[in-house]
Amino acid sequence: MTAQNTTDQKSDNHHENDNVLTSTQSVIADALDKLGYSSEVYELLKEPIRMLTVRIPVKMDDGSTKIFTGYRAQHNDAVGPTKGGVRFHPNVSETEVKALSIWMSLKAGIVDLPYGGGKGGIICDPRTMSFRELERLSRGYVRAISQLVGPTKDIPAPDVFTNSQIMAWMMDEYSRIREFDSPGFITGKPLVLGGSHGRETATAKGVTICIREAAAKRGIQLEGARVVVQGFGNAGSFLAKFMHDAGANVIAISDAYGGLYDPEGLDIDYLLERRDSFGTVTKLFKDTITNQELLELDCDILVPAAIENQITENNAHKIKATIVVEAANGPTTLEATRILSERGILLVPDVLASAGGVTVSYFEWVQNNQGYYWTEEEVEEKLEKVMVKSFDTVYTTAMNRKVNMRLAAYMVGVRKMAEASRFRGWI
Ligand SMILES: NC(=O)C1=CN([C@@H]2O[C@H](COP(=O)(O)OP(=O)(O)OC[C@H]3O[C@@H](n4cnc5c(N)ncnc54)[C@H](O)[C@@H]3O)[C@@H](O)[C@H]2O)C=CC1
Ligand SMILES: O=C(O)CCC(=O)C(=O)O
Repeated sequence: MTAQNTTDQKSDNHHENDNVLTSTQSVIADALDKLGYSSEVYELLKEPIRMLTVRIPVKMDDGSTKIFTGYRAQHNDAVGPTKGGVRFHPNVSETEVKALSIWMSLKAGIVDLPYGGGKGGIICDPRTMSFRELERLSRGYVRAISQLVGPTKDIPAPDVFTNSQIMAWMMDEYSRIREFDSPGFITGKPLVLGGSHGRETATAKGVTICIREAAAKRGIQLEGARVVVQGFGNAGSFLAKFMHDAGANVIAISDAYGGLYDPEGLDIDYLLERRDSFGTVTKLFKDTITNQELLELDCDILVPAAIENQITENNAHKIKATIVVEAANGPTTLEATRILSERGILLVPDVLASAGGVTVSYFEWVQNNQGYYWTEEEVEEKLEKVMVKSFDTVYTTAMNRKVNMRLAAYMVGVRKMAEASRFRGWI
């Protein structure tokens, strides 16, 4: 790739990331307006209250030292400590992390957790790094942000290209710095280190519940429904499995390198066995389709479960699904949301559909705080109740206020932090 191409690609990414922040800000403004809040509330909530940029030196296996850039955004802590995942990805940017932290606040509001939103990220490509380099990077990040985070301040968790092993290293580093064992510093840990049953599958479980509820509203039977899933990592792969187990026909899945399509249905168990820890599986096959082709396939239910800005004004007219359920954060732009809505496609937004992950992260933190652990059945039962109630609240708001589900979800999600900020006398 030429230097010019690299620059173009970077500026495209920045442009898209600007979009995720500005479009989120515009929906927040609409939601606050509909709820009758003043412009001061918007001024407070449009950006994170705290944003930390860190430079992390890491000794690489070849003896060189590489300096990585990382971020931690804390959107609003009026309700309680901030909470949200850490992303390791080449396209991470300050703007993206800010938008992701705002979405975390909205999720916490929708599922009614005692948190505000936070999010972190490091610009890196973990797929090209060794196990030991990743450990050094994870520990370096915690050292760099340790003053700002902690079990009662800001609680990280997994996101794109981070997992329970990375959470374990981060927790260990934090325990060393603070000189006490603090499992509640981070969630998404391995079970033996205070993780919760059901956290690994929680995001997909939450999405599954939203699909079930949305399908019922549209009179779609899950048995035999044609499902397309973009992304085969934590969110996408378990979702494909749960849909398959529910009798749906998962006709296509994808990862960063392409998609697999079979109108008769894919062998999801086989694909689950073969995917790597970064959710890559399509490299094993010759006959693949592109991610763009996958999104436009004829299907009943489409689940973007990878990254931002996948359904845009360029392809929204070509989406053939009846229901789109966003497992990923920010996969549909604002203009595309409008187009899908006008076309009568039911879109269940990210801040509702993907909130199962942070819900079980909250359960993990509660279990760490009380030192008493729940069974998988207990966790699933609690998650089911939270997701069904949240879906119903957002859907009813959308119907009563005659708005699309994204705006309805923002109206539900923003209220708690606005009220908490008001009671504290901040606005
Ligand atoms: N892990 C969690 O608990 C939660 C994740 N999410 C969101 O779900 C989405 C996926 O996250 P995870 O499954 O955790 O990540 P992951 O790292 O486990 O998997 C990411 C998947 O996306 C694919 N991917 C990456 N870049 C892509 C591209 N340019 N085009 C197509 N596919 C691409 C990867 O190949 C992989 O299959 C993200 O938007 C994340 O923020 C949301 C809530 C919670
Ligand atoms: O589990 C958590 O605390 C955060 C999950 C997350 O980052 C997300 O919902 O985007």
